[in-house]
Amino acid sequence: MQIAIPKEIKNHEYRVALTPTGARELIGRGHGVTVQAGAGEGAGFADDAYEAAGARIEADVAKVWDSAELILKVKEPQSEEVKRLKSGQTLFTYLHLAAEESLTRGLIDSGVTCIAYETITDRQGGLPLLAPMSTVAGRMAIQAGAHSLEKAQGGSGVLLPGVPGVAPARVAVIGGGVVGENAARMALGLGAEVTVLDKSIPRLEVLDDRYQGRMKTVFSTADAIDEAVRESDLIVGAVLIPGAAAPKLITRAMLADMKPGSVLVDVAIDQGGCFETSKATTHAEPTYIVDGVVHYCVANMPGAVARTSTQALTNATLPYIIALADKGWKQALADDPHFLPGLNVHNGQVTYRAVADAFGLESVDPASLV
Ligand SMILES: NC(=O)C1=CN([C@@H]2O[C@H](COP(=O)(O)OP(=O)(O)OC[C@H]3O[C@@H](n4cnc5c(N)ncnc54)[C@H](O)[C@@H]3O)[C@@H](O)[C@H]2O)C=CC1
Ligand SMILES: CC(=O)C(=O)O
Ligand SMILES: [Mg+2]
Repeated sequence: MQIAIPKEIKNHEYRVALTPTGARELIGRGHGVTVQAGAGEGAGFADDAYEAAGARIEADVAKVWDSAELILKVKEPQSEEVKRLKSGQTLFTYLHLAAEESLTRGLIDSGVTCIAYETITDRQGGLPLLAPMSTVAGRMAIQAGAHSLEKAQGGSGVLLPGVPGVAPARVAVIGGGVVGENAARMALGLGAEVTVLDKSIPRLEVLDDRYQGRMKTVFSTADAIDEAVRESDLIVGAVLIPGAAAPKLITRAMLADMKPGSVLVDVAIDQGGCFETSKATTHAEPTYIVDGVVHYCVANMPGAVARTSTQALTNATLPYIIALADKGWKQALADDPHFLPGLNVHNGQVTYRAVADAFGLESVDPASLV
C-alpha cells in the first residue's frame, strides 16, 4: 500500500505521524512510504533517517497527498488539507470531530474513509491511541498551570509547592482518567494539595488505591465542582465522554467565585472544552484572561514536546497502521471490534454516533460497512 506522511501545519505542531523506525517496519512488509520533506524535523527526525529506512522523500506537498492510499497525520486536517483529500483515500489521525462541525462536513464531502485515533478502544475499556498523548498532556498541564500562576502571566503569584511556613497551592483535577491521573501525579510530585473529581467510582477507587490517600478523591457533582471553584488555585479540566462534545462544568458566572489570578487549564479543549469560557488557543498565545481567571486552552499540547510525543504516538499507532496497510481498512476493522469504533466518517456518511448527534446528522453503524 502507498502510505503518505505529510508535514503537520497546525500552529506550533512539531510532531510527525511516523518515526523512521515505524517507516522501516512498514517498508519491510512491502509497503511504500512517502514522507514530505522536513516532516520529521520538528521531532528531531531528519529526512536522511527516513531515507535510510527506505522511505521516499517528496518536496512537493501536492504529490505527497495525491500518491497516497493511506494518509497518516497527527492533528485533524486543517482546511487547506481537507481540500487535498480525494475520494477512496483512507485518513488515520486525531479528528475530534464533535468539536468541529465545518471539519466534519468537509470530511463528509470528501468521500474519504476517516479513522480517528481517539475513538479506538481496547479490552480494558481504555482508549489506547489517545492514552499516550493524554499522558503527555496531563503531565504538561501542571507545568502550564504553574507557569500561568506567575504574576507576569496574570496569575495570582502562588507557587505550587509553597515553601516551609507557607501552604502549598490547591489543585483540583476534574476527570481522573489518563490526563487527570498524570496531572494529579505531577502536582503531587511538586508538593501541591491535590483533589481529583470523577463520576466513575471504580476510577476513584483505582486512584485512591494507587496513591494511598495522598490525593483526595471526590465524586463529581455540581456541589463538588462549586467547592473546587471556590478553593482551588489551579483547576485542570480532563473529562471525556468518548467522541462527544465535552460537558460544560464551570460556567462564566462561576468564575466570580474563583480567587483572582487563579488558573483554568482546559485539556479537554480538543473536544470543545469543559469550561464555558474556554476557547482553543495555540502554543504561540496559550493563555487569555476572563473575569480575572487565566485560561490555558491549547488543543495540541503534546506538539510542544514533539520528540517524546512522536515516539510515544508511533509506539501506539504502529500495530494499527500495519493492520490497515496489510489488510486494507475494511478487513482491518472487520477483524478487530476495538478498531471498528475508530471509523468516524466513510464515503459521505458519519459512522460515529456521538459525532452525528453533535450536529443533528444521521449516523450509520460501522459494523454494517465492513
Ligand atoms: N489538549 C490536548 O493537547 C490534549 C487533550 N486531550 C483530551 O483530554 C481529554 C481527557 O482524555 P483522557 O484522560 O485520555 O480520557 P479518559 O477517558 O481517560 O478520562 C476521562 C475521565 O473523565 C471522567 N468524566 C466524564 N464526565 C465527567 C464529569 N462530569 N465529571 C468528572 N469526571 C468526568 C470519566 O469518568 C473518565 O475517568 C480528552 O478530551 C482528550 O481528547 C488528550 C491529549 C492531548
Ligand atoms: C490528542 C490530541 O488532540 C493531541 O495529541 O493533540
Ligand atoms: Mg481541533
